[in-house]
Amino acid sequence: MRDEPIDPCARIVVIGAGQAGFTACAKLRDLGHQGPITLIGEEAHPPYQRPPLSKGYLLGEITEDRLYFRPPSFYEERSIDLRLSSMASAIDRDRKVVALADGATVPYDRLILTTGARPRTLPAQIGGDLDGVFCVRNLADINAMAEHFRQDQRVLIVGGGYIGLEAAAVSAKLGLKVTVIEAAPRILQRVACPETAAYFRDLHDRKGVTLLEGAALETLQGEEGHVRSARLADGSVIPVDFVIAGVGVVPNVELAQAAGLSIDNGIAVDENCRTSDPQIYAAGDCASFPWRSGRIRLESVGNAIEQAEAVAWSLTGAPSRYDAKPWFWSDQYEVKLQIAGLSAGYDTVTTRPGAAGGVSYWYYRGEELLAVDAMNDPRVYMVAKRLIEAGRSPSAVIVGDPATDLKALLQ
Ligand SMILES: NC(=O)c1ccc[n+]([C@@H]2O[C@H](COP(=O)([O-])OP(=O)(O)OC[C@H]3O[C@@H](n4cnc5c(N)ncnc54)[C@H](O)[C@@H]3O)[C@@H](O)[C@H]2O)c1
Repeated sequence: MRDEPIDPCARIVVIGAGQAGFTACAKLRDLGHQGPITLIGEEAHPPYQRPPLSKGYLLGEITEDRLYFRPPSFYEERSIDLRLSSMASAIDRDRKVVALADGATVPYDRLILTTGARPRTLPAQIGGDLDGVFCVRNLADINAMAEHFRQDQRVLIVGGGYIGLEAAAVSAKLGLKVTVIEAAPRILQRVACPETAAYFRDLHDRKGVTLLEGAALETLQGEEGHVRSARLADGSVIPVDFVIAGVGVVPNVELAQAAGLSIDNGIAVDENCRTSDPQIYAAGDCASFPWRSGRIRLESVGNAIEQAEAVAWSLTGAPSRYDAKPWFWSDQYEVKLQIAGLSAGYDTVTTRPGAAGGVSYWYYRGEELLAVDAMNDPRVYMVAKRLIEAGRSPSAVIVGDPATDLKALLQ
């Protein structure tokens, strides 16, 4: 299915200046769109990469300006009207106008929603609003917690997903005393198999992190408004200097919802990334799209880039069907985890030992290869990604045999 190309002079407004918003604007110009493009972002910084925030930036290895996708001059050169510190407060679909919180309005011919997601917070009733309780999402979050990253400070990390584990790795590397609590029976339960969880449990254990699974946080207790300890459901009390919550994210759908667009675990879009209003598109963490027989919302850089590019192609009239090819990564200590595909619905996992200490776990549903987690094994990741994208499923026996030349399976 193809969209009709829009008038090359049409006014395009993009709400949300994260990875997806930036990519959509840059790609539209690359594809020759000549009309005005306005990018509205609530933060004061030009659009920047988030993955290094909880790694290189927190470690002090990269400065803020190195996080920017492009320097501020890029937007001027490309005639992208970048409105920073600017909040969209409403969408008037009849008049095709976006209202900003400062009272200004921005008219559009096509609107792109790249509003992203926000961290779930710990409830105030259990002390989530105490000073010294942080989350990991934007530059301000990291800047606020940076002063606590000193040798021997005691950090409690709530949540054993990738955010929590990456924060634990940086904290341990900087010499903090780290405890991770995960409410579910094991870490990474939502996103990975027990084998991958065991791999990272061992890794963190060797680095001196205390990892408590099946550990429910009852309350955070403070003194003079600053968090001092955490009480768990089993009655144990952990003294802390600060807390990082990595307990998932929620999509920012409120603007779309108030404008009457369809919402279904995110802003619902079709295979061309159009919302229920054909003049409005959505991409990235905020958007749920058709996937197999249902619908899915992906929280990843890869999805943000590829979906935003699909929107730009759609708007300029090129083939535009968004065909998601999920991929993810996580860096913890000296381990690079690369993930191809989506493991949801798997029933078996096959282990493939790799060279130089690498290993990969292959997820199958019946005979169908769904996903692969590759630790320090980039070659296996590349082959697995191509196999999955091509819809090919070599047998578990073949991939589990370290003597199998995986590349030959691509022919
Ligand atoms: N490298 C990557 O690909 C990468 C890195 C970071 C984040 N992300 C993505 O960003 C999003 C947010 O990451 P995340 O790790 O916050 O989310 P997540 O949902 O993947 O993990 C949150 C974890 O917190 C646990 N949890 C929830 N409430 C808790 C509580 N009260 N006490 C203890 N544990 C609790 C959950 O059981 C879950 O394991 C995810 O989609 C994640 O996959 C990806």
